[in-house]
Amino acid sequence: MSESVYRILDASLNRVGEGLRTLEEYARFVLDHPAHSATGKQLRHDLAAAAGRLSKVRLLSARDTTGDVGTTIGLDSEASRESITAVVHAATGRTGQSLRCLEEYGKCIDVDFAADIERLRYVFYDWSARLGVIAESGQADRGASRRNRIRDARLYFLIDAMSSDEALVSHVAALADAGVDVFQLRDRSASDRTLFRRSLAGAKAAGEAGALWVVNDRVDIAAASGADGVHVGQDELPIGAVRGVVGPDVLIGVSTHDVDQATEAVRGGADYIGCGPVFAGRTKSFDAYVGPAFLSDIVALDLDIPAFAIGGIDAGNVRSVIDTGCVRIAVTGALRDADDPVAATRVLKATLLGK
Ligand SMILES: Cc1ncc(COP(=O)(O)OP(=O)(O)O)c(N)n1
Ligand SMILES: Cc1nc(C(=O)O)sc1CCOP(=O)(O)O
Ligand SMILES: [Mg+2]
Repeated sequence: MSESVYRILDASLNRVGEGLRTLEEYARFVLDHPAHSATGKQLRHDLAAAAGRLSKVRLLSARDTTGDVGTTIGLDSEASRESITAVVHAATGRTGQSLRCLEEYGKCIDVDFAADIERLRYVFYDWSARLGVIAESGQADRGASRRNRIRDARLYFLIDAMSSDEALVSHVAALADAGVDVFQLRDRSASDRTLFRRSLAGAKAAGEAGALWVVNDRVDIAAASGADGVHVGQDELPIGAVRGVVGPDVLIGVSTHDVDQATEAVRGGADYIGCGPVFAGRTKSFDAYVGPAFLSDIVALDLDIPAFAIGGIDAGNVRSVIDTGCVRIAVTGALRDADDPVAATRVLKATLLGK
């Protein structure tokens, strides 16, 4: 009996490994989603750890691929896949079934192995359901495109609500044309109604100009106005709660002030981080400044998501930021207070691009 059980376990372990890898590649290369990719990787590691409880020799000696009657039974539905979504569904089904096989037959050999697989199966169900929802909703492209664009971004501008929709729209168009890649609506004094209207108008103007539109703090206004992203600080809603409101394809940015906060933001599923305050500026005052040394630490971490240096950065000190290896900045005063914001944008962008 145990020879046959080892044969089943060997085949199922291989099937689960392949299925997890198929789904992980979807999270990594289709969705560009760091947190979902990390979960896939973790599941593969957990599978290997659970398999380590079984005798490798017995597993391998039970393997008999040429004598396996199942290898010659092929279904027409498996010969081709009509879409990436179909690949995701097939891999999810196969992996879930094989995990159940591992758990049930594993109980005949090692109860701790079976218990490990049961835990893994629950994490898998949650993860694959989330991937399935993204695939089914057709949102993969939107989320992936936004993640690609924030990765390519260099210059991020925190803009206030300005005096009218028209003023905001023409400023966004001019600065996007000059090189701003991402706009963040940040205005503590505007009413909710004004923020909502400006965000609707700003998101449209930014989108038409090929830039991203992010809303500061206000998850509700970001969701209601169709923003590309929302930015939250350490004292605001945690990433999981924000994700629950905005869904899978809206970018979540998180402010970080030390290395622990940065790694925690990546682990929690942030799409980018702000790192500061680097220098003293005119927009917001702080008790302490992290300086370029913090940026060097962030660069050394080689995070999976882009990091934007923020705080008092302007044309006069941007080179000391770039010297750390950090080539993305977020600014307010450098463009808001410039005599010629378009010219200031061009100078900053050219410097970031090494021109
Ligand atoms: C890109 C970026 N980085 C950091 C911040 C600061 O966010 P937070 O700490 O929540 O402070 P407020 O901006 O809300 O005052 C940011 N907004 N954007
Ligand atoms: C809003 C904000 N947050 C920061 C942080 O470090 O978290 S620094 C900052 C101010 C950014 O404006 P300026 O470029 O004018 O200094
Ligand atoms: Mg905030």
